[in-house]
Amino acid sequence: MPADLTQVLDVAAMRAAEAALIVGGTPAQELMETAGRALGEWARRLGAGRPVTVLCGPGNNGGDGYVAARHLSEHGVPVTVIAARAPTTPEAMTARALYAGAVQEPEVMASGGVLLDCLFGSGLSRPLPDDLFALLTGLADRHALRIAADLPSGIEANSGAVLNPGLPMFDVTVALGAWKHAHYAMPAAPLMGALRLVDIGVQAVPGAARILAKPRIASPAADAHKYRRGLLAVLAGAMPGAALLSAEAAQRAGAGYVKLLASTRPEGVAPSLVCDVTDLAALADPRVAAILVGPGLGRSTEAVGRLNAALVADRPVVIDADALTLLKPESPGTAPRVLTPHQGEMAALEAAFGLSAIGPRRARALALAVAARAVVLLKGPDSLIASPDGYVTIGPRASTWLSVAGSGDVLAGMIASRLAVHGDAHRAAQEGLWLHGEAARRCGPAFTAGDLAAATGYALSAALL
Ligand SMILES: NC(=O)C1=CN([C@@H]2O[C@H](COP(=O)(O)OP(=O)(O)OC[C@H]3O[C@@H](n4cnc5c(N)ncnc54)[C@H](O)[C@@H]3O)[C@@H](O)[C@H]2O)[C@@H](O)CC1
Ligand SMILES: Nc1ncnc2c1ncn2[C@@H]1O[C@H](COP(=O)(O)OP(=O)(O)O)[C@@H](O)[C@H]1O
Ligand SMILES: [K+]
Repeated sequence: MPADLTQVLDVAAMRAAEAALIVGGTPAQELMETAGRALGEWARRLGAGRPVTVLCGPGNNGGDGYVAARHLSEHGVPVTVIAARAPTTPEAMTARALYAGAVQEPEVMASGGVLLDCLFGSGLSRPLPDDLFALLTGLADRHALRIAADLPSGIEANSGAVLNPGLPMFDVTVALGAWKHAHYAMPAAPLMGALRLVDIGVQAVPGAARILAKPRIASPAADAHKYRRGLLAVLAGAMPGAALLSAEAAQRAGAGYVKLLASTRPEGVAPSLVCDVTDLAALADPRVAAILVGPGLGRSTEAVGRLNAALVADRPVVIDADALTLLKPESPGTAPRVLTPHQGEMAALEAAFGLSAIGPRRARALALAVAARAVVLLKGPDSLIASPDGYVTIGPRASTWLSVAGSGDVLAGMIASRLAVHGDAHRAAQEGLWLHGEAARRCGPAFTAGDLAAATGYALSAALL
């Protein structure tokens, strides 16, 4: 069976997957051999002839380092191996014994081209002791290129916690076998540099989280008309600018018809955007395929009424921004829902739904998804999507320029547009998150939310079948 390179595993699942490979006939030593050789090859290629210092710890991460060192030596690359601690696992001991070159004591301060950090990987359970922290940071300062084996040492694999403040930044992190949550979670993710993944044959783990893949979006069918492509109702509220931004993005994300619902026509409505001043009465139109409520809604009693009207209409709905602070367990409606909270809105929702707010973000998002019977897109630098049936999708690192006012309104518009096209909440959240990241990439630095909305069509074109 081909390996699964899209899953994101926690340490227990990784160990179980490795155990399954061993039971299936691949000895642990062979797994280490595959991982270590690939690691050595990355160091050789990225080093481009420069010498490599391999810093080895006591566990299997250190074992990978000895294998990498052997591979490098065999290819004529000058290698210095430093054993920070003696190997303790059988495989690491064997790997060290097979390395024919000298192994230096930890006080040796090598310097030069490439540092390969094989001190600790997924087995790190507590902060680095002072001597190892000083060794790692000292070596990092003395090397031009830093590569982490599996994870930078000092990172907790499941949570992405940085266990030692002041860890060095890495240029490349070579994940071994499968992605771990720390590769994508804050605060660890920005320390990793570019991410690469080595295949050691790890098979798909049922129920594992997955990295967001590029969606495959179809052009309108030959017999398409605007209603068949999806009518999206965007509810305007106290501050209509936000809803206008959402509507602009929605118009470019695939829906055939985007209507702004308001009691009076706000200023600044583009000629291409229909503004229905019958307002909430327009929700009775059976052709409304999806609803977006929240951007610029306000938090007044009237806002609660508008949210409830949107929910009573019982169409697939995106609930964003202010509406998230008004949603309650007893709120009406049974249609598919997408909630798009940032950290603050998440806390408000957890309080409203009586949830504990403890644990990693993916667990918190899953708990809310189940309690609110909704797909939850938890936003931030490490956005992720959880659905009530237990699926988690991890967003890849996105442009930090997305941290601009109105960016969330654009995302909500993109998701709502996709929801109007096909009605599948999890898929719409995935497509919207991908389009948001791709539009940002195309916008480059220092864009406005308006630029982002305007780039939606270009992002969509990249995902067309
Ligand atoms: N198990 C397998 O089949 C494979 C494992 N691989 C490698 O194995 C790594 C995981 O190996 P391990 O589970 O041995 O874990 P690590 O090599 O990350 O280190 C764990 C060891 O360090 C000790 N330790 C943990 N925190 C410490 C601290 N703060 N200070 C001092 N000692 C500390 C532990 O007691 C244990 O002895 C992966 O990251 C990957 O690099 C790869 O070779 C692929 C195959
Ligand atoms: N540092 C960052 N890196 C990547 N994406 C970010 C970062 N900060 C925020 N974002 C993204 O930008 C959007 C901000 O949305 P939100 O917080 O609702 O802002 P607003 O209310 O101003 O629209 C979210 O999609 C979030 O994931
Ligand atoms: K490491």
